Amino acid sequence: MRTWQTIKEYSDILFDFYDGIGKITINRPRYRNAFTPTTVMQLIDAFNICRERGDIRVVILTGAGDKAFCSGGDMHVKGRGGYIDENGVPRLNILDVQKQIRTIPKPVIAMVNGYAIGGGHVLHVVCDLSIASENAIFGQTGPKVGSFDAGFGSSYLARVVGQKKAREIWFLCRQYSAKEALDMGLVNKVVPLNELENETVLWAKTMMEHSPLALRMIKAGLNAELDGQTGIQELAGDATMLYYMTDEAQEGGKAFLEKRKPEFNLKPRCP
Ligand SMILES: CC(C)(COP(=O)(O)OP(=O)(O)OC[C@H]1O[C@@H](n2cnc3c(N)ncnc32)[C@H](O)[C@@H]1OP(=O)(O)O)[C@@H](O)C(=O)NCCC(=O)NCCSC(=O)c1cc(O)c2ccccc2c1O
Repeated sequence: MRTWQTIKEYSDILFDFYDGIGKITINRPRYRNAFTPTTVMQLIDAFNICRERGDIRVVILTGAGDKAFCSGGDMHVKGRGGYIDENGVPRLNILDVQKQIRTIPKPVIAMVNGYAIGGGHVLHVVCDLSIASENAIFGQTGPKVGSFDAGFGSSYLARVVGQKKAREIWFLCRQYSAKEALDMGLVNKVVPLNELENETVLWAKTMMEHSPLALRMIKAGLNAELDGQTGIQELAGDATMLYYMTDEAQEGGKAFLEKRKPEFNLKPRCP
């Protein structure tokens, strides 16, 4: 049994730390962990903290209770133009969380402890890895309830399960068991519910034994292949970060400040 320490308190999510892992839990079990714009604002804040904190090496995203990971947008606040926030503004700000999950330079594991439905299903899809409990159920509902996610929720899903299966998932709005999800490559592993956190932490710990920079570059490279200019920007930004760590890059800035010609003929130079 591990003791999680609270990083920050919110109304709609829990945010905890244990041994290099940041755990973000959507905490609205009464509504199968559906998210409102407020929930999403809090998720954005927590993911920002995960990005900034060097002692957080892996992020786990999950839902409270034993029934749902997340059931998507809260239908009670669905209005014209989006989900209505406390000031009456319609928002689809979960799209920002999807981008955060893809661009945070650390592995994000979806710990799927029940229903992953609608926008909640998309959340697990965009995570780097998904570990599911045996009671987990997966599916999209959009065309049944007046919604759709034609972004990562469709295109990246198709990269994961293939075009035919992605179209089946969206067009028919069926629900799939954890076993079916495993068989179609939608999740990485299925375990009994009471083993879910142990297994997820084990995967996190295994990754934490490996080079963080190597994992960061792999994630950026895998994203870049799919994300067009935005993905290339992420990968290129990482390349710049590494370049700034070299004597060659340091010499450029130093020479400018010292008002002299830079000496770029430095060793070693790889073929
Ligand atoms: C998730 C379920 C399959 C669970 O079924 P179950 O039988 O276990 O439980 P109940 O149906 O009885 O639910 C218990 C309780 O929770 C309430 N609830 C469940 N889900 C939601 C929800 N999403 N919003 C609000 N409330 C919810 C339910 O009403 C019950 O309350 P009672 O008062 O009756 O006790 C099943 O609940 C289910 O199918 N839920 C709906 C799933 C759904 O359609 N979600 C929305 C999809 S659209 C979406 O998520 C979405 C959001 C975005 O922000 C987008 C942004 C940009 C593009 C696309 C977006 C998008 O598609």
